[in-house]
Amino acid sequence: MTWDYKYMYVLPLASLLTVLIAYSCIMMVRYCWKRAALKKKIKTKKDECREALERLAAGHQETDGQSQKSKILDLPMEKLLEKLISCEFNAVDVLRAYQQQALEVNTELNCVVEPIKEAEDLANECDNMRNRKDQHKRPLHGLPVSLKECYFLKGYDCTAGMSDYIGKPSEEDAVIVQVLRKQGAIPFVRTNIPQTMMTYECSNPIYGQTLNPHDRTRGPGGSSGGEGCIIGAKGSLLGFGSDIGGSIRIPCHMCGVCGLKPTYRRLSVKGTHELGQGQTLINATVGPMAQDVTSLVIAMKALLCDDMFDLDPTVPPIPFRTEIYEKTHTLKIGYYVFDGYLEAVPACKRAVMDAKTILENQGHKLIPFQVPDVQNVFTELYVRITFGDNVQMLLECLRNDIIDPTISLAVTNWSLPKCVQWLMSWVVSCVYNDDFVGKGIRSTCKTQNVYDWWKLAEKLQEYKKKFLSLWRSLELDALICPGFAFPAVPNGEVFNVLGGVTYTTLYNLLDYPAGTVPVTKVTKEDEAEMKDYPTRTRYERFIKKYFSEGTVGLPLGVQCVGLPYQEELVLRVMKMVENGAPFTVRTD
Ligand SMILES: CCCCCCCCCCCCCCCCCCCCCC(=O)NCCO
Repeated sequence: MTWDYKYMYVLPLASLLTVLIAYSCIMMVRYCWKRAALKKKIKTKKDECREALERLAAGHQETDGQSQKSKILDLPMEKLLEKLISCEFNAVDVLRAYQQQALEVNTELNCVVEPIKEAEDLANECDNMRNRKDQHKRPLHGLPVSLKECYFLKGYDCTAGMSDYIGKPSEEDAVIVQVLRKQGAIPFVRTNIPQTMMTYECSNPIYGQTLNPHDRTRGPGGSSGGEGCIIGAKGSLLGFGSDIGGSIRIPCHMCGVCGLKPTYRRLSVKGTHELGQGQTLINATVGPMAQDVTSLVIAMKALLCDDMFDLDPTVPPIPFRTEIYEKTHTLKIGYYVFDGYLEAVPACKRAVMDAKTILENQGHKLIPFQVPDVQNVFTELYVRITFGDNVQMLLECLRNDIIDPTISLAVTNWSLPKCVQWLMSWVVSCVYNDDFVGKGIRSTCKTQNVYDWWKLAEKLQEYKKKFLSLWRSLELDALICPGFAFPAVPNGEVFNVLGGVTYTTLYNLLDYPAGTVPVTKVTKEDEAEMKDYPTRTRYERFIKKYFSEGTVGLPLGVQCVGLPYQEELVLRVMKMVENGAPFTVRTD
């Protein structure tokens, strides 16, 4: 037999092919195995949370029949606190009433992630204090409060909707939680968030999707969507969220509740889960959310205390300045209904005009205000800074995760090579007839080095200066503007209307305190006016589609804004708007 030279390559080629096939098979098996393990991990976590909720519900069936429940639930927070402090109500009864209510609303709305099991012990401790009468020194004595899942709580996982953080319980409570407890509050439930918390659709693969309490086909907003939902559904009187782009204010606007995003560091941010804490030009803040403005004031007064200043010395020791909140002098307030990028829908514009009338009727002077350069500021500063690591950190956290459909398009885009993203961005700009997403994509791949970063920091300072001198030249005390560009968005559709965020991100970028207060609801007339809403860009077309019908009755808020560290003044303006507003959650 003779060797045929034409076969001399066959053996090595066959071997190479076999190795490649074997390698692919191993990788495939590894991937499937990892995926199955991940699904199991998520399922186990889900089951644990569900079982904890079921145990709580079962416990309530055994101890049911408390007569005071409706009396408790009918009281606004201020009145309930009076009764708790005077011992007319037991902390345990109040806790049980709110646990039951939270469980009840949760069955339909999926706003609660898990109950906090230490709540019962804390309530008992409160009731045992009775004889010592110490409760008078504790402004939140016996008050159940809800917490966004991103707050560290000793012994509990803090995932921000990402499975990588399952099974890594926090070692310590967030400073806010420690102070709340010292002031007598009882954290009783943890609430839902979007995966990564960098969007306002409240959905993630671990805890699922939260619905809007006013319309189950729509979302509550986010990222503090679970908080907005539970407070809007009256399952909690006071809760705490976080905000780097609108995450407190958007759900407040969409769920008809009040919330305050303070100046960065007015409240301690120590002990909250944030992506990219090394990014220090635009910072996430934490803040209270509640059914009325008075509750926000009570919460701020309670938190701005020596305990907070001791536990976190980076918080400026400025207690709540009641004198500013209670002042009655006439204010000069700027207003706008359009920020210069995306037209707010007629209902949201009317909400601002209603608030303007309310304030004018109370003797204040309202003057028009024009936001300088908003779209450029959003793409060239906000996106470039908050995604300044070219989205690396976010992708790293999601590397081994199941991606929620609400953010999958963005994540897929960000996972592509930068040059492809760059090309895509131009295509997207043309297809959308809008530079928002295109420029947004380019902005997430632009920052290359420290020089770029310093330039960005400089530009941010320049914009802050420009905005402040405009404010000063008009001699403004405060500003009012749309709570958002539109009301609650149909489930699963937030990505199509992402552009609305310029209304809220501006005040994170400027680091001005801003609060949202409900003013009115969408009317038939507002909806009819949608016929004239522009349809030039893709966002505008989606907005017209989502808000031309099925929106009547949805809540609408306005944002009230002040200069840095003027939270008390912002709350005063919010309170004045609330006083004159035809719609508040409680009286509705
Ligand atoms: C074919 C389409 C490809 C799509 C590619 C998507 C790229 C996305 C463009 C970039 C835009 C960036 C948008 C940023 C939106 C910010 C939203 C802020 C929501 C609230 C966040 C918040 O406050 N979180 C609280 C954290 O504590």
